[in-house]
Amino acid sequence: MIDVKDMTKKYGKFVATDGINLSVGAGEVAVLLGPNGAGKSTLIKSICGLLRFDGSVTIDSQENHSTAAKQLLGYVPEFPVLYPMLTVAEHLEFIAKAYRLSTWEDRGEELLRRFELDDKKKKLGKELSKGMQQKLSVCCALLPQPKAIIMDEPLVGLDPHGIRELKEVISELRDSGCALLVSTHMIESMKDNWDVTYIMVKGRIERVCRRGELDADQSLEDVYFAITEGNGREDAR
Ligand SMILES: Nc1ncnc2c1ncn2[C@@H]1O[C@H](COP(=O)(O)OP(=O)(O)OP(=O)(O)O)[C@@H](O)[C@H]1O
Repeated sequence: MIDVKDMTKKYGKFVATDGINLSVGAGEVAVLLGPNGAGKSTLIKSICGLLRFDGSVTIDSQENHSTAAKQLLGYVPEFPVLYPMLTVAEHLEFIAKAYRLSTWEDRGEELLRRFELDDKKKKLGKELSKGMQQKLSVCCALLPQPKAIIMDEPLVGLDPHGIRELKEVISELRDSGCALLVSTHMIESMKDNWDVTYIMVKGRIERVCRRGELDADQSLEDVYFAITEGNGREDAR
């Protein structure tokens, strides 16, 4: 569903992503890990069509800059981008109009309820707390029922209810056949919810790890630290 081939993104002479290959299938959760500055957000913004790059990205075989691809893709950015003078309810209405959704009200209501924003419908974007902004950003991304969703650090700033709800939503989306790519530093919080993990270091994918490849007593954290710091109990592969 999400296919990245040989993606290189340079900022001037600095190579931020270097020949990245990555794919996320329908009904799969891919986790993207890596230290600060590894290139995760650059990769994500490139996939979402926000940056120019060398290589190719397709969403369900559609070139990522095409309208068809954009209709299929939901994006939760690292920092919520809201309209300060639109209310919570108006944000959903705006998304519904942009995506030409015909029936969305019940779904919108349900999303707001799940993320405890149903009593904040009249609050303006600029009046929301950081966590509320993050929750609304998630609701906006999910409203069009995208086939592929990319989330950049979606758990940051969420309260425990929001974290639990988002983890459940991720699991439900996977069960419904959605492809999800989730970047996070909170490895523990994704431990029940991943199929494949890409570990990025200095612009390259240093390790692709499928859940079934881990030993019974081995955690994703072990693999992460082995790759990023050369310790933990991961055999050199
Ligand atoms: N607009 C930009 N211009 C120049 N360099 C940039 C720009 N954006 C990012 N970089 C550089 O590219 C590298 C990758 O940054 P990126 O934000 O993709 O990392 P990240 O893995 O998402 O980091 P973090 O975990 O801290 O969010 C860093 O060295 C960063 O300084």
